[in-house]
Amino acid sequence: MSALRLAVFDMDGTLLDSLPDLAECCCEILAQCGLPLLSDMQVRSMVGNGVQALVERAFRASLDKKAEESGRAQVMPISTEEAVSRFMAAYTPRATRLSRLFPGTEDALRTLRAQGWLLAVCTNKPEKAARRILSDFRLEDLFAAVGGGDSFAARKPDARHLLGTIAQAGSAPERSVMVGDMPPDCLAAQAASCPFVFAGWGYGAPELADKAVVKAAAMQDIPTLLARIMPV
Ligand SMILES: O=C(O)COP(=O)(O)O
Ligand SMILES: [Mg+2]
Repeated sequence: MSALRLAVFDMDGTLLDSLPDLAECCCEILAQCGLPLLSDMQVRSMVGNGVQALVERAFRASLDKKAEESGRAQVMPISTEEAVSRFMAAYTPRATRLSRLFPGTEDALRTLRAQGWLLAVCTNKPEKAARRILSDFRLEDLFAAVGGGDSFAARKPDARHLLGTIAQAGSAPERSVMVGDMPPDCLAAQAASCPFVFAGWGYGAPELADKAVVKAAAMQDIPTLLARIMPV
């Protein structure tokens, strides 16, 4: 018998509109260092490659802003390691304070389960933070696997992250579909030979739709689209 169909979801920008909490925590760390703050819109395109990339991009943008204002070159005031650790200390306990599931998410997930799909999360966010978020929204029981950015030897765009998540969920790549909003999601799906569905409501550039088997306009459309891509 072939494996059950598996719908794998990215988290930030796909299941969860996490930008307000991510941006607030970035600003908190920048403020501690006396650096200019960034708007949610500036932080938006920095999300998707994991915490370290987010923190590095936020500091780079803020340091550039200060250099422009002061006319003097600026250097990183703390180590990247320290910045990441401060970010996680601020973010983990309050990751769902302002963040919300995108409209229709819970219904779409329950519909997929009722139609026999297994569900998994494959996020570059640390696994502990991802699990805490799912539990805060009472969604954890719906997922057969949660693959975080620190769960495997590599993370998206590396296929091993997605393949490890699929194996943990008890499915197979040829029975799996990846839904995500950013290039690392698309690249991991391609490398794992899984169809990629572009979450058009997320933080990614619209052109990413060209690399997807389909662009979904809203979470409500996901059950129908996935059934079309992978009939029973
Ligand atoms: O970049 C992150 O930390 C998480 O992003 P993702 O959930 O979109 O993979
Ligand atoms: Mg994302």
